[in-house]
Amino acid sequence: MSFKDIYAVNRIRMISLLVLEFLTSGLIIGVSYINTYQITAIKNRKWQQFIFLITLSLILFIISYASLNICQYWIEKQIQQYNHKIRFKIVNHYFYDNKAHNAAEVQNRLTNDLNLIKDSKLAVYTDIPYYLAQIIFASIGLLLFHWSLLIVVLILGTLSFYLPKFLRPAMQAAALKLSQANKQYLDTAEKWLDGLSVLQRFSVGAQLSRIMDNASDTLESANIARTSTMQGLAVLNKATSALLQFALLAVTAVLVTNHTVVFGVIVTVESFSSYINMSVKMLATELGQIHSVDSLSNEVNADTAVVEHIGTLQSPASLTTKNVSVKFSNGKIIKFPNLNIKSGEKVLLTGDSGTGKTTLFKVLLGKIKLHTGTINFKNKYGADIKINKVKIRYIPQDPILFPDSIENNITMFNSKLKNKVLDYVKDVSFESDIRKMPLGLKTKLNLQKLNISGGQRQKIVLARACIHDDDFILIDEGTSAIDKKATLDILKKLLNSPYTVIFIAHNFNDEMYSLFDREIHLV
Ligand SMILES: Nc1ncnc2c1ncn2[C@@H]1O[C@H](COP(=O)(O)OP(=O)(O)OP(=O)(O)O)[C@@H](O)[C@H]1O
Repeated sequence: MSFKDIYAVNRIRMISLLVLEFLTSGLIIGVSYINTYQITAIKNRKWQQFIFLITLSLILFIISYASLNICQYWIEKQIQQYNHKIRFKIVNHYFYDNKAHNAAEVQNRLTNDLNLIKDSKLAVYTDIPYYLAQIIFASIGLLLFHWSLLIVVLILGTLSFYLPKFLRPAMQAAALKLSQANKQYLDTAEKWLDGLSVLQRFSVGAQLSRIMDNASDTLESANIARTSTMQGLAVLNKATSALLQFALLAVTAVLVTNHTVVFGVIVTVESFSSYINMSVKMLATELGQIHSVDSLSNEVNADTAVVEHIGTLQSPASLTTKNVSVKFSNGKIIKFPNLNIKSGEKVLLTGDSGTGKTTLFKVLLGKIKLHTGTINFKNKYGADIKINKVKIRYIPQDPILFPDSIENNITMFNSKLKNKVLDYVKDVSFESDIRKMPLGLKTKLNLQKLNISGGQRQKIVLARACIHDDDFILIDEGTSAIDKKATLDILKKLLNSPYTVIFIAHNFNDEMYSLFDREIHLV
């Protein structure tokens, strides 16, 4: 996220923007320069010259005002187009990097972090030629009046430019802290506000307020800490600029008294000095601001990196594991028995709550790293498949659906599967439910209002898993919300297929048990 990147979005627009900023700034200084002779014309009572100069100033002022607005519009357009590309890259990166990302982390990256970088860095780049031009043109103006004025400006200007560098590390740390606090706040909000209706039902508003209050406190402190570091920088800048202004006026007073410069210079030097002052101050502050988000920009850059494509994924048919165990960050270790699941086998995985059934699925899906042991997958022809190329259909305990039609939720937007949807809807005993919906398969799911039941949700993801025709399916309590009769019908269809199936279930009756080839019981 550097100048080069934002420049590359539209080179011609960016060059025009920088040139226009530079020239506009020069124009503003030109108006001030004309002021010198306006004041002198008043003193010498040359009214015609005064009217000519004031009209000229007015026209130049209107032109500069218009071009500043054009610059503002262009930079916003450039940044928005750039952010659009960055968001696309970040989403792609998170999609392909095969790591677990929580929603708050992704939201924070896509909104707060990009806004912070926009305000502190991207929107600031084009100010640099503007302020540089003010320093250059105002310095030339001062030099045209008298060299001593320029010397005063150079000495104090250099001082006010270098002083803020001392505060740079503190500003960087404050920006990173703010991003982390934002992330934590969004995370807490997502986890607690998701269950708002439950909290309301149990009347635990005070608990919610306390938790949100704590999270908000951290965010507030991070914001205040960043603002106070910025204020420190501003105070330092103000002190140096006051010194510059005082020294300039003192020297001008001496020059006017000695008749070395015309009378009008006393007014112009004041505005030149404040232009230089403000420009040096703004340059120093903005350069500090640009660097304050360096670490954050590096993090965002890393999240935009193109993830190497791992090639075509393959569906395994059989699997063996040896001495597999996992270790959680809290030190807890779970050891699993050795597995040998044959192609087409239908296995029921049981065990008391907390024995590690879901964890075993996560291990097979590559979502949790192995602490010890090996896993070996083979395709239906008996050839090994590398672990990072394995494609397993997985139905988690909580069905994941998208705010789109039932049909698209089943086909997962693969239009080639559309004509098969009805067959699979029948297989999972979903046909009669669909018939009752006025829009049938085209019914849009409303995830907030939950316009379908828990059992219907499970039927959709079951149909999704089967229609995609993979050889290996893991189902984690995938029929827990479906009535017994429909569950039995679904199991009969599913367990009569050629797929290899591992099914976690509690409370299956004997008839259901008997449909499986065998049971693996975790202890
Ligand atoms: N990220 C984690 N950090 C620490 N412990 C964890 C983590 N994830 C799971 N565990 C622990 O691992 C154990 C196994 O959890 P798992 O969800 O696999 O159980 P399960 O057999 O599927 O239970 P259930 O039948 O209730 O769904 C539990 O004791 C759980 O607390």
